[in-house]
Amino acid sequence: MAEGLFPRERSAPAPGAVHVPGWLPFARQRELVAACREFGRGPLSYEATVLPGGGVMSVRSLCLGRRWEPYRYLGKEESLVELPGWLVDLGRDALVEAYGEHGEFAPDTALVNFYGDGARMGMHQDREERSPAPVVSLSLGDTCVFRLGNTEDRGRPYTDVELVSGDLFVFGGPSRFAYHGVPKVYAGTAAPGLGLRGRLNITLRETGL
Ligand SMILES: O=C(O)CCC(=O)C(=O)O
Ligand SMILES: [Fe+2]
Repeated sequence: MAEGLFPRERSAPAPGAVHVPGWLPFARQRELVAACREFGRGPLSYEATVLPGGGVMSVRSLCLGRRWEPYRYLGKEESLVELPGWLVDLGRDALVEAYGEHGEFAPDTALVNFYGDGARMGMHQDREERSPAPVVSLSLGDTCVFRLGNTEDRGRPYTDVELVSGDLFVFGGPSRFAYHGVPKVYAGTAAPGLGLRGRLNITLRETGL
């Protein structure tokens, strides 16, 4: 298929996983980029997470609402910034788009990841949450390869999906605890008018804690 000639189709790469290309209009993407920039001006900042083994993640992240550190959520009282209501609403709209209903989705945390030059994310499960609610993922900026794996281990079978700015990806149901990661970001692919160099990803989650 000639890339870019045909519209990218909505797909369900695994049971419970839905990819909606171009879900966010460009103006909304710009607003989200601006909001993510504001989130990082304090009291939060985008920081590389240090893993218990001493490794440092190449992605820089911040948490709105409940804060996550490897591998647990901190208490409610340690949240530095409230998860904005408009982001909760956007998460619900995302689930209505993906599944036809939001099922009373009540996210209490958003992890915002910034992928600068060379950043990527290894295969992992999002498993510190105690709620079975789906994870809603929004992508902004550079295109990446998102790898959706199986629930057993980091290896095959997996499906690679290109996530472009404005794409929605939801993983719930049987895919909720699937391993996933971002092996590649295509530097410099963000639209010039977006106001972002690099890639931002927002995941909304319900911790159930
Ligand atoms: O950047 C992405 O698309 C995925 C991020 C992710 O898996 C996470 O934050 O747990
Ligand atoms: Fe994840």
